[in-house]
Amino acid sequence: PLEEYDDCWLRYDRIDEGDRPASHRRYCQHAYVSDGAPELGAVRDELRRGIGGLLGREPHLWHHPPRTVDGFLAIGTPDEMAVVRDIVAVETVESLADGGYCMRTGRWNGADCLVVTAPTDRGLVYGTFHLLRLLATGRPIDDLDVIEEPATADRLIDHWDNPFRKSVERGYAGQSIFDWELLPELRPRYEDYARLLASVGINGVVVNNVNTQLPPRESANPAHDELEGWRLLETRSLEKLTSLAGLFRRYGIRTLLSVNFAAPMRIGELDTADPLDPEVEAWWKRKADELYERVPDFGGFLVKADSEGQPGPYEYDRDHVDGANVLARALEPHGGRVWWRAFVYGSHEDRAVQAAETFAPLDGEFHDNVTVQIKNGPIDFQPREPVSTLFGAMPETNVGCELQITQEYTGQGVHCCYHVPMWKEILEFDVDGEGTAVTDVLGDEGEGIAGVGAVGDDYNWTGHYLSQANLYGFGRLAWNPDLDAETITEEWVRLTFGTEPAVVETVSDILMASWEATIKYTTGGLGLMHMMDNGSEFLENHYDPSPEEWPGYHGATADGIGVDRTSAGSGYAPQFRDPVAERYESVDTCPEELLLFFHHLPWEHELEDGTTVVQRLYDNCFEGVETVRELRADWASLEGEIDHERYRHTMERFDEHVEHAAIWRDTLVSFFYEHSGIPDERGRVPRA
Ligand SMILES: CO[C@H]1[C@H](O)[C@@H](O)[C@H](O)O[C@@H]1C(=O)O
Repeated sequence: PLEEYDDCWLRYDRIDEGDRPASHRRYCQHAYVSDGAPELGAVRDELRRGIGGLLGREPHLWHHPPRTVDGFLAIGTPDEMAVVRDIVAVETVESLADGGYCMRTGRWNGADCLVVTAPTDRGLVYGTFHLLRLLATGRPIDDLDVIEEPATADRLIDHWDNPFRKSVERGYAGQSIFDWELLPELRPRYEDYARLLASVGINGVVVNNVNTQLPPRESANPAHDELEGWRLLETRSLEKLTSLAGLFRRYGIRTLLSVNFAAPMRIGELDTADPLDPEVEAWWKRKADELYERVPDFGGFLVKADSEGQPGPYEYDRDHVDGANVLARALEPHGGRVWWRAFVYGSHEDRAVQAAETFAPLDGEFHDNVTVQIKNGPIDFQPREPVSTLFGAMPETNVGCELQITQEYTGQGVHCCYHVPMWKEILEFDVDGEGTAVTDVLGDEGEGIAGVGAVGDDYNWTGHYLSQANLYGFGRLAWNPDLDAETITEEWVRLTFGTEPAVVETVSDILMASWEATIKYTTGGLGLMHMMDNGSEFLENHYDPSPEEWPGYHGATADGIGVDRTSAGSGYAPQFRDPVAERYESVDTCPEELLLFFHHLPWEHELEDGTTVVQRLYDNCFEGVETVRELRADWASLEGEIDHERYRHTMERFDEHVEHAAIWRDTLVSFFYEHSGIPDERGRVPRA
């Protein structure tokens, strides 16, 4: 049976004639679109779907500029279309970065013409989605003069999907959308997924989990199915990959693979994967040649090596440079890139300091087609973390920022938690105190932002309808980190729930308040983190509270709480450059929201406003749950304003959210009380 699923923000619901600018019909009922490249087929299809839906009549598609109409769209590159060259200067277009595009209105042969042009076909896809976004949000298009370029070269989605197993590590929305048994046969859902990604400027997708084999710890547990991601490099899997890559190509998206560092042994039957062994080098070269023969625009490899049990160069006393560079040399002739993850820990008492201690000394030694992929923070996608010191420590290396779209630590698709404000805080962080933002560090060729994906084959793709906003927001921010969170939020709400002002305002406010609330009831705020359950089922953990499990992360003792990460402690603060390091080093200048990440303080240490540390932790936990109650009430006020299915589904999630947030609050405040022995000034703790 045909699979059914939600349209997310590409709904193109009809807008009544009276509710939209006249310019929409004047410009968009006729469209002259160049053809040839696969991307242009996608452009035509999207115009039919979008304009057909919004205006109630598909555009008349022309192969020549129409001469008997009042207005028309012209979509193509300057070299293909005279009308484009007449309205936009060729140099303007050719100076744009890959993916960039220009939209401009003008007159042509007595008619109104809206040109969408770009130096590459990929840009035409993005320009078309931008135009449809304007139509769908009811914006006028008569005086358009837009030039858009992506701020980062690579904007990737990393799937933690396990091929053949169909499970998704840290996925909370059903099984993987990718059916590797069925491939090369394509499911319609793949195309709609590619449309969603392209509509927010995503230009790369890693289709499989970085855990390409089960870590030894889990493989010992018979309950765990072996992970088979490593098999995707096998020749028999390449036909499947070729088919998927062909589909994504239509939307300007390059396909990448997570690879197993021991592939030369697992697939190649070599008896070593030593990166300095010439046979291993030759094997990777042959494998790359074979891949590019089938997928000429293959993006490259993502590698998790010597991390959480995945194989790597350490086994041969080699370092990350040796490991990454052998793959890089194999991909280089084909224009491929290695995304080498810096998520390596386990040999330092304080996990936070390890990444910089391991990778900073290797700065400048990686080949140009290697990008060191760095998680935003030093721990692991916690609701709030300081930014990783690595962003300021590898000036001679291409770096990428890894963010988590899926809500592993922020409520796993049951809680409403909008990550965009978190990502803004990370991307705007000043790494050297001289105004160099994280985004500035990511600006060159071969650099970019990767988001750990959140989609699954649930009807709504993301488990929680409001979690769709995280995928949308990730793409928009990766494209333009200067966009403010409010603009992205309102855009998404208008596209997803319509332009009714009360709906736009209420849903936007709910999203924008959710992250701070999550920080408060899952951590108490003040920079504490990582107090989640790790004990239960491998893929279900990290949902419930379990602070006792992590003394090294919160440092709770009878006299106080927090971890000394100053130069007197584990030394994370001095990994930053001054004046950033100095700011974190001192209790007086360390930002309150990260105080207990850098300092171990007495429970009765007085904060700036005179409140003690323990009282602030109690207050935050209670405030967090109170906020969630208000968000639920706000959602309830939308009954009848939003279609019943999404209203009901989200309401049920809010019921669960309030309940579970209270469990977090009660567990944490009891934990703080047990350690401090100090009751809440408002009589709420100890709990009756
Ligand atoms: C893919 O493994 C994940 C693991 O599920 C997760 O708990 C943690 O976030 O980090 C790992 C990583 O980022 O590699």
